[in-house]
Amino acid sequence: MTQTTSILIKDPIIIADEVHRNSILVVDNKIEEISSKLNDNDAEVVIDAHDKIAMPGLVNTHTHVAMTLLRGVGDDQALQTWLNDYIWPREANLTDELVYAGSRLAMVEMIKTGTTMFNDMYFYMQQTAKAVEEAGIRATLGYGMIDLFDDEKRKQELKNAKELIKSSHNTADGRIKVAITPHAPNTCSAELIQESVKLASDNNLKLHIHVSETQDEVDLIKNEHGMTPFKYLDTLGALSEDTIAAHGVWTTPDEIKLLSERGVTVSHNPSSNMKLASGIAPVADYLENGVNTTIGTDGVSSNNNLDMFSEMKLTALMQKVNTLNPEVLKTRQTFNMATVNGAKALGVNTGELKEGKLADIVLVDTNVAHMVPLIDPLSNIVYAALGSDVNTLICDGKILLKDKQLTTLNEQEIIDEARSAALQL
Ligand SMILES: CSC[C@H]1O[C@@H](n2cnc3c(O)ncnc32)[C@H](O)[C@@H]1O
Ligand SMILES: [Zn+2]
Repeated sequence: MTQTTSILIKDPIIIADEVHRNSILVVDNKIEEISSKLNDNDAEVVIDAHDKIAMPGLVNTHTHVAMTLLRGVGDDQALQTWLNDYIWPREANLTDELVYAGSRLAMVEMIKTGTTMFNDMYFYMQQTAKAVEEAGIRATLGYGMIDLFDDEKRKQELKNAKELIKSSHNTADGRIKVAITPHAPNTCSAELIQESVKLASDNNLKLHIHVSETQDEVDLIKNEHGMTPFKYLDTLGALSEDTIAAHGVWTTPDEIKLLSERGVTVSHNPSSNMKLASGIAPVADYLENGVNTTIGTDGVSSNNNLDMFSEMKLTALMQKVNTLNPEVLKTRQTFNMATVNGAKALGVNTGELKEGKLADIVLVDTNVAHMVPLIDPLSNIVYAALGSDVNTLICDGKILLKDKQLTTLNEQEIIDEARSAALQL
């Protein structure tokens, strides 16, 4: 890893509260200064960024990164068939080695497309933690618990979650946090969810769960418990400022008010919701009601990539066409969903280019046809940019991508290993 302690990013267009041209000084892992008075002598490394846009690193608030190995598996299916017939039978064959290979492939893809932090739930998570530590990015990682209402299974799942806390919480210089991650209200018993809530609160951790993803899930919970999924989770004490609910597609107006009152974050996953034909989440209503709303890619086999630039654009377009109102999801709101709202959800002091924030910074090329002209740089970032326009990425003050070359990872070796791991799976 590059051992630089100070970096001057010279003259980029900066996407902050205002869009302005200035220089950024990074010292250790923080943004020390943003000003026009900085010069080359102020830092050990100087990056000429006059033809770049500097923006905060993107925050992917719901994914399963090792599912990169399942790219292309189970296209054209609804969620439950996709899980039962395509995904779960393959996941039964996962091993430490396979999860490590899939996670490493995801690190390459995320760094090269501008993601500096992600929120994950999956299996063999110590392997994902190892990949994150080596890559240099940030992550909140949870062992994905499913008990299918079985007592013995519940105890084993909680034991695995506790082991992950011990092995990985606050590791990698604080870049890795652990979260408690029961899979969903229709695959986890009430006891498992309640014990998850307690485990999260005892250890001051986030709680990350799939909720209200499909109409089938809502019907099932209503039949079983006589209420909708978020109301049901509220009776279990699972809704708080530390909760990140993935999907929230079929949320009722009453539930939206409840989420706002409880301070819950919703992670919206537009590609996955469209690909699995789950539905359209009421994102415009979430924002209107002050719900902290963020963006995720979900796993690669329901997306089929980890490019947060395309998720941003899809988020905005989907809401505009759904409401037949072009004024919903203003460009700035969509951008905030993919950056500062995600940082807030995960409780990390990043997501904005401001002095004192952690130095998670992405430099995007502007000297490419689809970024010209640059009338409104923020608009180009949300609607025109592609993940492949990311030129440089800094996370925690370290340069992980420089002129599109990874500095911490051997890209070709990782691709080759992932290819053979996918064949085994
Ligand atoms: C318990 S670890 C995570 C578990 O979730 C599966 N999964 C991936 N995407 C989704 C989704 O959109 N809804 C529900 N479950 C999903 C993943 O394959 C793992 O089994
Ligand atoms: Zn998911």
